[in-house]
Amino acid sequence: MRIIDIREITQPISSPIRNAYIDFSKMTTSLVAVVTDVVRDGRRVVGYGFNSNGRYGQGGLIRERFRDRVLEADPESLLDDRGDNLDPHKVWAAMMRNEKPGGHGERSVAVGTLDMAVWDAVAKVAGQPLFRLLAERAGREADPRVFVYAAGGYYYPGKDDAALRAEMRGYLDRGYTVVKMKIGGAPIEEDRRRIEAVLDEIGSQAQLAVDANGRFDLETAIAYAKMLRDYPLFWYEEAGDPLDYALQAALSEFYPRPMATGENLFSHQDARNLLRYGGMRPDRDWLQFDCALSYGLVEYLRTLDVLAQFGWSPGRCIPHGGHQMSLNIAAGLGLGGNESYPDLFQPYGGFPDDVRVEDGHIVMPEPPGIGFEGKADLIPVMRQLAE
Ligand SMILES: O=C([O-])CC(=O)C(=O)O
Ligand SMILES: [Mg+2]
Repeated sequence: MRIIDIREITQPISSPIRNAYIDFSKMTTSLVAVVTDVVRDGRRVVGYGFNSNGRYGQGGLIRERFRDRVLEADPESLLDDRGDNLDPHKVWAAMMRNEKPGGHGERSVAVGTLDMAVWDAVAKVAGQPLFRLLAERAGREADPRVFVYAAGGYYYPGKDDAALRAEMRGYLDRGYTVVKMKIGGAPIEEDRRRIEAVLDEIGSQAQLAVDANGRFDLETAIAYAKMLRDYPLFWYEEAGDPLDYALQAALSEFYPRPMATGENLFSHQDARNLLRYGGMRPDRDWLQFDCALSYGLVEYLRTLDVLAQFGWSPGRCIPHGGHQMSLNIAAGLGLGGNESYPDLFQPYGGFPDDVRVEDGHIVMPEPPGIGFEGKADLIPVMRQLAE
């Protein structure tokens, strides 16, 4: 078998929302298709992928470097030992030929997007849902039931506490037991008021996580920690700059409850530095590395190895991004769950149409691949690129 084409198109996923750092009015994503010469069930096998929100589409890098390296590689050199399927690790190595280490920039997003499509193709060629293929290769039992939480609570023009409460009520009505809102985009007393409004709305039905999107300097992060510790929060996320490990470490002296970070760390080396220097606590904190932003699952497997070396369980990982790729990794490799954005970033995020959230969990469906074919608003968009 061989890859006969790789296509990319940059699509808008814009919305009027704002977090503490950016607005999403010009947000885009790269949609990619890895076209193979394999036919399964009367249809050509095409793997699809896209990048997570928060980083923009990667058309330039994909078209100028990464696509051609794969297409120019000897097709045999990209196959697994049996020669009947792609080896994602070999495709990854082909993409990363002639790239120096460090300085990850956003090439990790370009590679992560293509890597998603490669794994989708590999699982389709194997005729398995990706999570089962991953579990089998890791010699472990898959658990199709995955914890998911509802992310939202953004700032947007004209949004008052009543609208915020109604949004959170909507998530509870759809079966979620943990909801997340943004902080750090308003003065601290206004954020306290917003938090109290949401806590009042959700009562004992759910827990609340808050996300500062890396906005705070040490002093502000500590001021917020002192305010937030008055409340039984699920987590306090990304208080300071993602690469400021000393800030994260200092914060643990002021905030005994769970914290979360990692969505803007793009390599296993950066993840290792977080565990070395960030003072993260393996008994309560959460790691949010998102493979679609950080060189894909091939790299995420290295990150999981780093976690193991540092005594962290994969169960402490709840990736950022709300995409089905991480759902498969969670179900296949025992992560603690996955983010979801029930009302945002459609049609890319979310679940196949027949999947419901019940008691804060979903059950993975069983079609081969990542599961994009089960989403009626997504698969036609993907098939426009290639089928
Ligand atoms: O607002 C964003 O950039 C998304 C984000 O941080 C999250 O989902 O945790
Ligand atoms: Mg976040």
